[in-house]
Amino acid sequence: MRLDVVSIFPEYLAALDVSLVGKAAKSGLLDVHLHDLRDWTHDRHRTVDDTPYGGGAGMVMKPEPWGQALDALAPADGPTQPRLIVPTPAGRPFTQELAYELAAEPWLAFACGRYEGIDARVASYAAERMRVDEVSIGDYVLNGGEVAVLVMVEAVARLLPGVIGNPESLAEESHSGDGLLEYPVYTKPPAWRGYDVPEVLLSGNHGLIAEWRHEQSVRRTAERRPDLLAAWGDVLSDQDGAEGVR
Ligand SMILES: CN1CCN(Cc2ccc(Cn3ccc4ccc(-c5n[nH]c(N)c5C#N)cc43)cc2)CC1
Repeated sequence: MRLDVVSIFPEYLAALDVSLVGKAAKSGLLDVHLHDLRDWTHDRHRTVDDTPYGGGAGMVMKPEPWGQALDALAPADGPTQPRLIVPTPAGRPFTQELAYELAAEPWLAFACGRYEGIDARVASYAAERMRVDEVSIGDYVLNGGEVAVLVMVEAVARLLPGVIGNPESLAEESHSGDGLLEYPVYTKPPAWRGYDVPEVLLSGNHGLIAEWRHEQSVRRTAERRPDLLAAWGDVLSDQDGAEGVR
């Protein structure tokens, strides 16, 4: 998978050279290209922003540098086009489902906005020749898109075959597979500062362990994400009458 990231702070994305994503890049599973948007400015001050039409606080990112950056990265007459991801507070939610979808793409490009956002015409221009997704990583406000790109790239890269050591663990994670939060995990020592590992996990009885883990997942989901459990409750009530969640 090729990844292009355009930002006025490309150094912010240096974290992509570290850990799992860094290994994926070094092993050739990811081909990461970072770009400084200011390389596509032509004035002495390398200007990328201007005041918003219609008034309002803050500044808006000018369309010209973005248009030239997109044309340089993915020429209109090129053989293929990337899928363009634009982080924004006004975007569709970034979910595990979308992460899986993006992991199947051969080429992703990320446009990291700053200030109050990118001139809306840039997404329209890009959509003339590539798929554009305006995406939000959560209901809180950041100062720019770089953090969101780090989140999304990590979530996507770990789904690529060969990137994580144990692909089986992907099936048991929160937000994938059964839609429940994952169960608590433990390792040695069996007793630590007055806290013991639950006996069942030391029993070697895999049936009981699986049952305990499922119960823990349901309990955690009910406590922390009842919204997820509502979907599960619907499934259970359909299958088991009005019993709801066991
Ligand atoms: C007049 N209007 C003008 C807009 N503001 C709203 C607003 C717009 C942008 C910014 C800063 N910013 C710039 C680019 C950019 C990309 C992503 C994100 C982002 N934040 N939170 C997420 N989950 C994000 C993601 N993913 C923030 C970004 C701050 C506040 C309201 C008043």
